[in-house]
Amino acid sequence: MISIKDLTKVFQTKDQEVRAVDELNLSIDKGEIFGVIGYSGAGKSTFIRLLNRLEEPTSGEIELNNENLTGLKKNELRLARQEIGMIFQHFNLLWSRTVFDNIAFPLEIAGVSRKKREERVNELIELVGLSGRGGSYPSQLSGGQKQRVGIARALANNPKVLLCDEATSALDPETTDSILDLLVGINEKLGLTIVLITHEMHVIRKICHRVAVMEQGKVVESGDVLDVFLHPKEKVTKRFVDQVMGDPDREDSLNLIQENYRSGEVIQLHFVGENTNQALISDLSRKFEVDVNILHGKITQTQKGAYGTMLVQLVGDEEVVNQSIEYIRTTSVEVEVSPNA
Ligand SMILES: Nc1ncnc2c1ncn2[C@@H]1O[C@H](COP(=O)(O)OP(=O)(O)OP(=O)(O)O)[C@@H](O)[C@H]1O
Repeated sequence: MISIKDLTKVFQTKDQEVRAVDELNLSIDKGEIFGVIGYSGAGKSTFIRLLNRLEEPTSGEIELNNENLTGLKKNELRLARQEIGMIFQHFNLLWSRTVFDNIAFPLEIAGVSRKKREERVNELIELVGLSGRGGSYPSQLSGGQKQRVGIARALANNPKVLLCDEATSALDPETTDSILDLLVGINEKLGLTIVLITHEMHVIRKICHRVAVMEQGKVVESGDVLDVFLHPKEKVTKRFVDQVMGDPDREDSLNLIQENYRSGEVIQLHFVGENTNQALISDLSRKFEVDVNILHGKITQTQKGAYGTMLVQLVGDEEVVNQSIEYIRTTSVEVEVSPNA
């Protein structure tokens, strides 16, 4: 649906040239929630602003539904932009307009009649959970409510794609979750493609189907969210996965375990899907003469299912313990013997 080829943006400042986005290639499917994560300065904001040409690319191409956005002239671009809604970290609402009039604004620009506008705005107010607040001004709303107005406004012209520029970064964790739930609901209900940028792996974990990791203007790693959680390749990706999966108690637990559980073998299991792990553990004790002691574990939910790690002690005859480890290697659960803290 969105195909990005060799997209490059070079900023020329007085004393240097900054390649904010550097020959970036990506393809984003219809109906998916695609996350781009990176640290400050990685080029995320520039990238997302290039997608609707708020920023002009230096070179490269962006195709939306086989239409080359980079080749469009100003008047053609105005129409194409109606296919692309955008929400912002600081909401960018018009402070002198009510909720209703903020949402109506893009419809006014598109020349929609007053009656149709009213119908559409009321529908959107309900969709984003702001019934009864149409007459309020932005200053009378909480951050989460302001972002709901932003979302309603972005959806007014029925876009095919919603771009989210750090849309929850200014919100507290609970409000963040409620806005992320709203985005998932909209994605499912309207089949809307969502592209978001963030520096928080929690956001990726909670709602994205696929993720790309950006560093120095380039995509250094990308894939299904679960795969990236399970097999992060790049150092930067591992640091992001640790934001969610990092376990401050793990080192202490592992040291204690290694001191206190000297018999048998301590192993770490990495698994996808909550039941996979339970099934494996009962399978092991049925098939082999080993005791399986669960010592420490962490499980997290992603949009594509659960992912977890668990420290387990296998006690029994050395040969049987080794056989059971070999058995685990034949399953979908990954095993690490004598894991490091
Ligand atoms: N208008 C501009 N002029 C010059 N350099 C710019 C401009 N906009 C961005 N840059 C530079 O491009 C690089 C990428 O910036 P960008 O804002 O896209 O990164 P980011 O990943 O979104 O980071 P942040 O989350 O901090 O905004 C940075 O080095 C930044 O200084």
